Amino acid sequence: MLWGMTDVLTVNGGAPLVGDLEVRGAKNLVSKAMVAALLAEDRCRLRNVPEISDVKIVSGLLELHGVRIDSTDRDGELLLDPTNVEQAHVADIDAHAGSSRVPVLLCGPLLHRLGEAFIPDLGGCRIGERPINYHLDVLRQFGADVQKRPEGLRLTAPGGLRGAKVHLPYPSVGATEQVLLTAVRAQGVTELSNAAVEPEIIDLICVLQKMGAIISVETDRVIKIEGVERLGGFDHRAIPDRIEAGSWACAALATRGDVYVRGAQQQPMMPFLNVFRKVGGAFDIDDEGIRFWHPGGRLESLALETDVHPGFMTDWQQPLVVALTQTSGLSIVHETVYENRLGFTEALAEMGAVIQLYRECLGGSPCRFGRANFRHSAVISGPTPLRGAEITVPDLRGGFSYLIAALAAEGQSKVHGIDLIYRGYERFSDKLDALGASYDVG
Ligand SMILES: CC(=O)N[C@H]1[C@@H](OP(=O)(O)OP(=O)(O)OC[C@H]2O[C@@H](n3ccc(=O)[nH]c3=O)[C@H](O)[C@@H]2O)O[C@H](CO)[C@@H](O)[C@@H]1O
Ligand SMILES: C=C(OP(=O)(O)O)C(=O)O
Repeated sequence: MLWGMTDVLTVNGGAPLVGDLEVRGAKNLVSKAMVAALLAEDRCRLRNVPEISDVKIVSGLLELHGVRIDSTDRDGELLLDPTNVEQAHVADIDAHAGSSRVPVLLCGPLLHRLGEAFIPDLGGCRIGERPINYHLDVLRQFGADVQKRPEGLRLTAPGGLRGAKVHLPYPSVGATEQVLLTAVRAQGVTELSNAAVEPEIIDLICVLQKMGAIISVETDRVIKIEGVERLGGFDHRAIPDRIEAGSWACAALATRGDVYVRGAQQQPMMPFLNVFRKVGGAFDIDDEGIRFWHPGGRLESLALETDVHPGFMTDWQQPLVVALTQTSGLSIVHETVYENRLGFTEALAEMGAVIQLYRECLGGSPCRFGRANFRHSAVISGPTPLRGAEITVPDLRGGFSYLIAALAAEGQSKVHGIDLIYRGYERFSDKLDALGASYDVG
């Protein structure tokens, strides 16, 4: 494994990726399930936990609050003991927040357990403004008091937290999780409307139910939570990472390869599989995973827009765009979740891709960004051969997309900043080895 050893890969592209790999637990569930442990009064066991840097960041934050964490090699097991949760020093919280957005989700659990919480500077991918206004609004509705301090935001709940009728202006994943993690121990009933219902959220609800929570997911994005007085521990196997699985599928397609992704599951990937099939990719699903391959011949362009679940998720968009450079004709991608998630295409253009960005909502329905001057639609003209280049990783998924482009390109590429990719792709260099990729460190 390369993590921490170097930040540059020299990739010799132009050969198909062929072989098997395994994806483990989803980054977007594992970090939240770890936060849920803060609510528990007994020990918790999370399995299928991947070795990614986001897990290290959240572990560091939880340890600051007195949660004892051990890991074993058995099934990626993480043992969390929250029986002695304590107040942490604000400066230390800031130092541990790192590149993740998860710290904002500690608010509800810490308010319940300690009566006080701080929100440090948040990290996460720079793919848009990413405000936390929904989070603060819902916390206030539960009874939290939010004060601006020189060191950040301080939250208290002088009268305790009470269930509320909450409506989200947009089905935000993080704000939905904020409501869940706060409402489960709040006094009374919470009714959340316009909730996000991503598979990782449903898996978090499963974790909370194991702990003793009472949560019902109703039709039309409504979630009802009856607060309880005490939550116990949990033993849970994390849902597999459908974003990582989709990323390797795109790598197989763009390199004309054949990759078996052990752990990939059909149900959470249905929107991806439909698109993969429409562009001409082949896949075969069995009980253990999904095989993705380029069946030969030409790939078809398509019009697509990203959306909240059950739509085509935004995190698949960047790897897919690289594969779309190899389809015949004009593809349109309308990014409706983040206003600035197409900037990574500039480097692809340097590698020979023909991609034009537009401010208009192209190829789909008008979205929140239509009148706001963001270049959030792309037209990709293909197929275009890609050539090696020197490129720098802009964000997590953009970084993996650059790796795909470098592997698909003729010649050599130097990819800088690969450490960012370890936020969400476990042991990716080992996986590249297993697929026969040619690259050097440095
Ligand atoms: C760690 C994690 O799980 N990250 C995922 C999570 O991010 P995250 O939870 O941050 O994403 P959200 O669903 O909250 O964000 C969606 C949109 O809502 C906006 N918004 C959000 C909160 C808020 O208070 N105000 C506001 O305006 C955001 O700027 C964005 O435009 O869901 C995204 C959408 O599926 C994924 O791309 C990320 O991989
Ligand atoms: C945007 C992402 O994650 P985060 O919310 O952690 O920045 C991602 O996983 O692509």
